[in-house]
Amino acid sequence: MSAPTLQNDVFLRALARQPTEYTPVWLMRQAGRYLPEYNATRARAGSFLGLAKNPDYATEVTLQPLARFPLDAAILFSDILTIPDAMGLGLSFETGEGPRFARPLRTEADVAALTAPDMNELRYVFDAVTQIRRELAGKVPLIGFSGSPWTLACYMVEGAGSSDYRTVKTMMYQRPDLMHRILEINAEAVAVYLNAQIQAGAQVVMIFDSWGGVLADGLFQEFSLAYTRKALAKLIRENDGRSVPSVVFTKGGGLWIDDIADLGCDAIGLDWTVNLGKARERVGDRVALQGNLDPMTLFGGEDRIRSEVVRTLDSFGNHPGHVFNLGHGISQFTPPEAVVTLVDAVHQHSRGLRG
Ligand SMILES: Cc1c2[nH]c(c1CCC(=O)O)Cc1[nH]c(c(CCC(=O)O)c1C)Cc1[nH]c(c(CCC(=O)O)c1C)Cc1[nH]c(c(C)c1CCC(=O)O)C2
Repeated sequence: MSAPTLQNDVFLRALARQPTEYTPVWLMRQAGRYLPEYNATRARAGSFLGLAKNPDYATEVTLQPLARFPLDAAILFSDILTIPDAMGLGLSFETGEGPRFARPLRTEADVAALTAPDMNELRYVFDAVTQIRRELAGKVPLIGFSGSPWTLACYMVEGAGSSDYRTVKTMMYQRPDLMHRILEINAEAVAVYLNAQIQAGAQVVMIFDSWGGVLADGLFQEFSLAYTRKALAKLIRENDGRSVPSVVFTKGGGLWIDDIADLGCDAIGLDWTVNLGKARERVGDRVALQGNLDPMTLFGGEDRIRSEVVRTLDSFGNHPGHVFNLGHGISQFTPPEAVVTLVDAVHQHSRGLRG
């Protein structure tokens, strides 16, 4: 089956650092609890995992934000923790508590027993990608994603979110050999997983290194960056006659953008602590930049949202290679009207900049 023509390729052209008539925009966690229709589908599915593991529901919620807002990309509805779940760690989400693993990796024996996941266990993800592509019918490109090897390891060792990363850092400092083994397996799993998403129809892939920024300089390069590089090196670069760009988002990674730009990715996702203009000067034309409005700006009211969008766009300047996004996921308490304002302001002001 040949895919329908892409009607809006502004996002792909911005990632390729080609000129665009306006700055494309999508939002991390654009499908989620701030949308009443998401909460309604989630209630029908019974739970977050019930939603994510059912391709019909995953397709429905992926498309929900696109029905409301003129976004320039869709992102697969899933979670980064599908990989460790498929490795047998036993993922659950307690209401209001975030993710939890029944069998975290704590001992040498746990780590020795760890193996790459069987991709058949993740078929629901690839089925969702194929179904979303079909229902998008070329409206906008679809982003597939994975956690970074390090960020996945944080959850696999901690067994849940953490405020200080004490358990995972204890293993890293005391038994770096165990940590390297986990990361090696994760890097391979991330590559195979993303390649299967690409083959199922993902047109862009993004790696979320959400907890890279908790590492010390030097250890970030050794325990996070090196394994993201290994995963990226194994990715399929072209599918269906088009190149498949990759985006690496390291929360708190602003001080390492030179290292990240040399990874071999096409774009870097930035949080709101970074000045986009200065970042662009540092990376030159090695990569595009994606970001980086503080998600809490969306609580500032219409005028403030517009002025912060203008400030962000102006800081990047009128150059190719910017994809507008938040600096992290949208808050579940965000009023949807704030997103209407945001998307309109990005499109309107960036068109003006081109003129
Ligand atoms: C660290 C991380 C996770 N998941 C993810 C990351 C990396 C990005 C980041 O740094 O935020 C990635 C993710 N999770 C989800 C998406 C969907 C795609 C999108 O719209 O961007 C993506 C890209 C859905 C989700 N993943 C989750 C939800 C909320 C679940 C619900 O409906 O109850 C959604 C919409 C659950 C989840 N999943 C995770 C946590 C910590 C939680 C609980 C968060 C919370 O309670 O706010 C792990």
